[in-house]
Amino acid sequence: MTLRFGVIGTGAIGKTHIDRITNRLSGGEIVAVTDINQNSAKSAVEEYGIQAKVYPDDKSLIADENVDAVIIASWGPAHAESVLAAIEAGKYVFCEKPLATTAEKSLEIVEAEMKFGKPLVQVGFMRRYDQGYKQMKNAIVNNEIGEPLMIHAVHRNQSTSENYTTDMAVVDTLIHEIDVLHWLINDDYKSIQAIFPKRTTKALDHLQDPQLFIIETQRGIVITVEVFTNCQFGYDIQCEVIGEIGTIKLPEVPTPVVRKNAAISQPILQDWKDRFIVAYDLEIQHFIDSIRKKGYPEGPTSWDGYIAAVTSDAGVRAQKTGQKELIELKARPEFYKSKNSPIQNLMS
Ligand SMILES: NC(=O)C1=CN([C@@H]2O[C@H](COP(=O)(O)OP(=O)(O)OC[C@H]3O[C@@H](n4cnc5c(N)ncnc54)[C@H](O)[C@@H]3O)[C@@H](O)[C@H]2O)C=CC1
Ligand SMILES: O=C1[C@@H](O)[C@H](O)[C@@H](O)[C@H](O)[C@H]1O
Repeated sequence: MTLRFGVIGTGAIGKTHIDRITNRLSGGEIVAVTDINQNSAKSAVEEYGIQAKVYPDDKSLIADENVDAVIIASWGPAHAESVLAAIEAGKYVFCEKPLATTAEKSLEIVEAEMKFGKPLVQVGFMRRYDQGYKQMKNAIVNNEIGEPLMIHAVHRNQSTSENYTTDMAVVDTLIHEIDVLHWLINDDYKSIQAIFPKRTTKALDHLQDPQLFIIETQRGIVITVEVFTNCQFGYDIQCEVIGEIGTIKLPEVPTPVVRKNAAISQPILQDWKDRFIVAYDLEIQHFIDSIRKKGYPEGPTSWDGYIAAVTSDAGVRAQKTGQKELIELKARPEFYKSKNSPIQNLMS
């Protein structure tokens, strides 16, 4: 069976998902779209030449009996209500990060999904599908660098729009490291602290940029993450794990080495669309394939969305207090302890 998708939010990433499902992946088809900006939804249909119905809102799209699964790619604060409506209608959900902008709302989603009785939701934490992070995880699992002691990570964007606010450095940007780093070292977080260094003059006045986060895990691993969203020069994602007997670093994306004008240079990618293109393709293909083969999505779960939201709530508190804020998770329900956990699947 072909999985019939409705897309909620046809902005930047919504369009890339329409493109990949229509032109590159197998087993999926876009049959419906909506956006609060109706012109955006209509132009997506035209741009990709798809036979998709344009709906006025998320609820009417979810109610369409031809829609098997929804992709939620609207603004973060709108995600939770669309996810809850889709679960209530028994539709599969691929929700872009964040699952919800607060821990409370993510928990509501977790509870709704458990009440429904089977997993329906996958969260768009695509870094778990990136070849570099997977190689790092394999090396750590195989004890190649010994017990991890520290991680240094960097998340740089070239620039942000005027809508990007200081808290989004956590809720929108750091959230990728929040998800991928605990997955990488198989540990839970204990605390988070935010440090505001000297501000760049290249960001708008309302924004604190850059920011530095120090996260401690339950096993005592200390993680530093630099979030610098107006770094000017490109999209730059770095990660190095320091172990007892060695270190392992996220590989750079291969780009051509140019020799010219008495210099050797290598381009740096400019945005997330190119940097993680393969990972986005793999995560959505995995969503489609697991639903078609097993009847539920196997990728990052609502519980992973909850872990990220608890941590990002603490991160936003830490931005305000300047103190170390505790990260306290509820016990993982049996429902999310399946042997088919995302970690197992991505390791195979
Ligand atoms: N996994 C990743 O690396 C990335 C994830 N994202 C996430 O995807 C989401 C969308 O981001 P972008 O596409 O960059 O933003 P965008 O601003 O380009 O697009 C968002 C679209 O959603 C629409 N929208 C907002 N509220 C809506 C609602 N209630 N119902 C229907 N449509 C609504 C807007 O009109 C806009 O067209 C965000 O949650 C963001 O964090 C974005 C970029 C990369
Ligand atoms: O998810 C993304 C954006 O929403 C976010 O704003 C950027 O900071 C991230 O690098 C990108 O991957």
